[in-house]
Amino acid sequence: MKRRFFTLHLLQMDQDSGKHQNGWTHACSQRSVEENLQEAAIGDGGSHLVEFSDAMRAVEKALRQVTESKARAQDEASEWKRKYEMERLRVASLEQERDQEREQDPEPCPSPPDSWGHGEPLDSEKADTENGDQSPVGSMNGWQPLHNNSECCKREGICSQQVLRSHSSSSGNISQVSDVMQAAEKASFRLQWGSCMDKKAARRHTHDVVSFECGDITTASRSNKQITLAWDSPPQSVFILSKPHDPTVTALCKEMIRWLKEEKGIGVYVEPLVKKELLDDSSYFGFVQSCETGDEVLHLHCKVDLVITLGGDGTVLWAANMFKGPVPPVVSFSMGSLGFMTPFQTDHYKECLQTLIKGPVYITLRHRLHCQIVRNPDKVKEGEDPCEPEIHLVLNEVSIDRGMSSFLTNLECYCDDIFVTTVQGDGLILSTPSGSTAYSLAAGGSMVHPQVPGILFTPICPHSLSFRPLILPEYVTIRVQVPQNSRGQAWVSFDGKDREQLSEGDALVCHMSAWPVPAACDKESTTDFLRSVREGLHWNLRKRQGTDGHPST
Ligand SMILES: NC(=O)c1ccc[n+]([C@@H]2O[C@H](COP(=O)([O-])OP(=O)(O)OC[C@H]3O[C@@H](n4cnc5c(N)ncnc54)[C@H](O)[C@@H]3O)[C@@H](O)[C@H]2O)c1
Ligand SMILES: Nc1ncnc2c1ncn2[C@@H]1O[C@H](COP(=O)(O)OP(=O)(O)OP(=O)(O)O)[C@@H](O)[C@H]1O
Repeated sequence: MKRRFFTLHLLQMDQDSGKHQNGWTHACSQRSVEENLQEAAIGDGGSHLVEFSDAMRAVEKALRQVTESKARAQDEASEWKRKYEMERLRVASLEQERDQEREQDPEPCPSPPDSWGHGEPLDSEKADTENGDQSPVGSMNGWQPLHNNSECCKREGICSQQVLRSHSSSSGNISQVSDVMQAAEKASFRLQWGSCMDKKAARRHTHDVVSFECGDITTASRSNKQITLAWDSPPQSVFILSKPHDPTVTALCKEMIRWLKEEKGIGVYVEPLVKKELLDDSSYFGFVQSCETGDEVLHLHCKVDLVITLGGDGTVLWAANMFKGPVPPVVSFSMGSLGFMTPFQTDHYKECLQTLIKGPVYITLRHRLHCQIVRNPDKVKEGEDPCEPEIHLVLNEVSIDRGMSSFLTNLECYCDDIFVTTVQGDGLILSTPSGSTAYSLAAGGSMVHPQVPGILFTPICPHSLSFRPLILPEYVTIRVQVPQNSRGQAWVSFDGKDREQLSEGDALVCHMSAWPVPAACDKESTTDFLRSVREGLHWNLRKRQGTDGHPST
């Protein structure tokens, strides 16, 4: 039998425009027209010929309209495809030009300031800035990859310069010159997909997600596989975050700072209060730097190569919350009670840090949710923006609950503007896979491996027998709205902190952020996750049955 070949067009449709619904609408209209035809043929006998011919004319007109709009949709699709191809060619030729320039220029890559990504912004970036487009999804919040993945440094994977490329924002709160100076001190690294040992596998996973060869669909990678981080140049500075008011943590922090400085020659940043504590203790710590102003915190990712956390999961959340954009690799030492996200043990911290500084190391890209509160447009003053300026990037979850109110919360939920359901209960948790073992788990949600791309939709004590938790794909935008006629108010909290009230008509909008937390693994992502599940949560611990006649163990 002759094989049939086919083409699938994958188009990135604008979710807001609803263009992706065209195909469905046409299919429905065509189906209803066919059904009308059948009904007309069966229902009408010979006595209503005039009515029947009118109906046929209407049907014919509807069919024509369907055909026309189908053609329009096909045109639109080809136009998108053409634009995509043109853009791809344009980027490829730009890359080629840059490669030629690099070949002519004997400077090794990276060479500050340009190869650190702080040179002239790309044309598209200029346009974004001029248009005032600060969207982290569309324009990546002013951050753009510098190179094509496979081309950068002529190696596979993603290198840090792709992640750390900034340009002066239109709000003017980023100083381009100081960025260049700071970034020039930073160590460069690469992320590779696949095992450190298996170079072929690493290369395979950098290719397209889906390929269509001879009509056969194959997937190269369905989610992020093992990711390794390899330093191109050794790390120069670390930022140590420690759980406050804990003498054991403070003691280890001091010891670690000394070791990093004296044995490794690595610079150290701490939070202002910790610096004060250190200086109160000894003037030796005068070399330790801290980020005093909001602007310094904003630029921290440009200065530090590694983030070290000393505490429990709360300290990891605290650290993640400090980075509102790219996050440097995070190394978490367990000094808390549970330590789900803290795989490293403090008793051999020197060996751990030595291995990490040398690399390569496995990392888990822990995705974060980008959350924003949108106030009821009817209640904001004319000319004011209903979107609150503060963006929250949560590593665990955003939860909306009934606070002190004794009424059930009523929350209307939409996924990409499609109505999902109304939550009636204590509230709702929108969790990342990393947060699936925290609050969401306590509310009955499933545990999800942190590398699985998705958003967990977990109700809190729903007053319904059938409201099971959902897991939605990572690309959706979720809107949770307090209805206008809600009896009570709702409270939203971000990783268990920063509680804010939502009144009638207010909404919370979230989607996956472009800035994950790259968390260093002790062994590798899956081993670490399963160990935490077993040892941290005692998952499925049960006394084993004995064989017949023998006692159980
Ligand atoms: N009913 C609940 O289980 C419940 C209620 C409120 C908040 N929380 C969680 O607490 C988090 C805030 O943590 P905190 O340390 O600042 O507050 P906290 O000091 O109250 O600690 C909460 C506990 O949750 C654990 N935890 C945090 N993140 C986790 C994760 N990703 N996987 C497994 N366990 C995790 C911590 O180890 C800690 O034992 C929130 O993000 C939320 O997930 C849970
Ligand atoms: N650097 C910091 N500054 C201020 N608060 C912090 C800092 N690090 C952690 N915290 C807060 O301190 C609290 C306790 O921290 P953490 O969760 O790390 O310790 P723990 O409760 O002993 O451990 P676990 O979470 O494993 O039970 C958390 O609420 C966290 O937000």
